[in-house]
Amino acid sequence: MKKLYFGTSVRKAEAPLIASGASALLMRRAAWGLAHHVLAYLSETAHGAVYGSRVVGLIGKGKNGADTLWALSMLAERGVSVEAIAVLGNPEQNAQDAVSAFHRAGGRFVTALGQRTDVVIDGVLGTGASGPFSMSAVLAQRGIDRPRPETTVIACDIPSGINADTGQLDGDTLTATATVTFGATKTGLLLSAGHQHAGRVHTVDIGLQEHLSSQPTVWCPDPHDVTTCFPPPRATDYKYSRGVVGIIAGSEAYPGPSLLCSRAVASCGIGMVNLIADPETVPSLRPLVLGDRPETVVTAAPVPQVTSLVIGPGLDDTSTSRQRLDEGLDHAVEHDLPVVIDATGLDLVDQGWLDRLRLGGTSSRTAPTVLTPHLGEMSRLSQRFVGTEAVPATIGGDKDALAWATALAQATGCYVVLKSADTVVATPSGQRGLHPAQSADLATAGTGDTLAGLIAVSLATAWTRTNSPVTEHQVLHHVLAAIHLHGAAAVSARHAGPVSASDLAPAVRAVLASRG
Ligand SMILES: NC(=O)C1=CN([C@@H]2O[C@H](COP(=O)(O)OP(=O)(O)OC[C@H]3O[C@@H](n4cnc5c(N)ncnc54)[C@H](O)[C@@H]3O)[C@@H](O)[C@H]2O)[C@@H](O)CC1
Ligand SMILES: Nc1ncnc2c1ncn2[C@@H]1O[C@H](COP(=O)(O)OP(=O)(O)O)[C@@H](O)[C@H]1O
Repeated sequence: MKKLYFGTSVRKAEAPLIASGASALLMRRAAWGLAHHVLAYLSETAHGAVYGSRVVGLIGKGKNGADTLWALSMLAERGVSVEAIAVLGNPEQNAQDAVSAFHRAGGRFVTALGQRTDVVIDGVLGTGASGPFSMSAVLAQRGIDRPRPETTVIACDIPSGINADTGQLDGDTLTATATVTFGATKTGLLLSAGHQHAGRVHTVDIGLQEHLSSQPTVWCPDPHDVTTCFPPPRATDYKYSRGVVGIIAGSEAYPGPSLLCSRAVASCGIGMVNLIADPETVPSLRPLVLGDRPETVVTAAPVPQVTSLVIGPGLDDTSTSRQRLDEGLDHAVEHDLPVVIDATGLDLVDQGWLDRLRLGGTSSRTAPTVLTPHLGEMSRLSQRFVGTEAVPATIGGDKDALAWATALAQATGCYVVLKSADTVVATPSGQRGLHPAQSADLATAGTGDTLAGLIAVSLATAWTRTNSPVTEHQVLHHVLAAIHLHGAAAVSARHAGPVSASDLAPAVRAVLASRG
């Protein structure tokens, strides 16, 4: 997993260095990192001709603008023709050293972008941005055209106006081809509008590591985590040592999720899939799932070897569904097993259950309970268990997703996976993870049922393979790996055309096959 830091954490880490007079050094390192990446993009975009290419910086009134001016000076030394446009404030007043260096290097301030610009550097606002910001309005006020769509835009540290903690943007900004960020990768570059506008993110080390170590981290999965958390079988494995996932999903009203969830679990190479569906009360599930996967073990109650459970996809609001949920949760609590609660299960679970399910709750539970709400379910859960107002359930809404998930995780003592285009995870003690959107193809019915199954498999693997107690951080790791696998499966399935939830299970196999 990669470590991400909030923008405010990076600023806190810089503070003692600035106080000790190292500000100029940090700025030079940042500027050199920016110049280095601009040169690399110029070699690609300006037909390999760095000498004589043209780079224009949009300069704001803070250190972000100063970084950009220093970077332009360094580019000028490499034969790049550099110009700057003061779009906010007066850099002569706020960044005299940088302006002098820029002039010495042959740079000049101009008032228009000009006809041929190879790269535009967005140095208007960095981590100091707060409140509303409109790049269109700021440019229009000075009669400056927006860069043409084909122009390479490189953001200095973060696209202007983006909140470096939350990724939120109150207004509009330029969409960068790439962002060169300093000191650490900021959460705001991988969340919400920040993720949509940052382009490719390059992180430049400016010597903050030691100072960052005391700051809170947000973890982000990468492909290697899938390899670790979804390992191939060991030579000595047998079916029960690989894990058994119990599934309580589907109903007479919505039978499909039992199949989607079973397929997802089976596609990971688990030891056994146990669909818990009494033929007396939910007669259609058994033939549906066995017709598709005859190896599924369908029973009225969980088999004793169950290692983790997924409860909720496709349940309806009948007493049968409630009873199935109660029996499944009872089993999870009694045997201290990981349980993933999804979809209707989230609406059926009540405070009494949470008291038993929370880590260290009335049942002295040690195994994780993972709640996997989408935004609408999250809004309802927050009203019931955190006491917040109803929140508009829109993707890209103005809610701080990490803070929202953290509040619910702390109130419930459960792990929370808040699903939208980006997915964020919070643990009961406040550890956090985020997975930036990989593929909008997941925005289709039934993909959440698949994800719930993948998380249950990942937790079953942690439970069967780890001899010592599984830590909260390991649970976070396994949950994030499952989310990454889900996104990678959507990307893989896309190669064959538009994706439906049924396409994900074969794609999960393809992704795992490609990882060896
Ligand atoms: N602190 C340091 O030593 C270092 C800082 N670095 C650079 O410094 C940047 C942060 O610099 P600053 O703290 O000066 O902040 P910014 O350069 O982001 O700008 C802050 C200025 O913009 C104004 N402003 C904020 N939000 C606005 C809005 N919505 N509309 C209009 N004006 C707005 C503020 O009033 C302030 O004057 C980083 O992003 C990075 O580029 C790097 O050089 C690394 C070292
Ligand atoms: N635009 C998007 N980009 C990437 N992932 C998305 C997008 N929209 C939805 N998703 C993902 O698709 C899944 C949808 O889950 P959910 O809403 O529970 O679906 P369902 O209940 O129909 O199974 C989640 O994992 C979510 O993160």
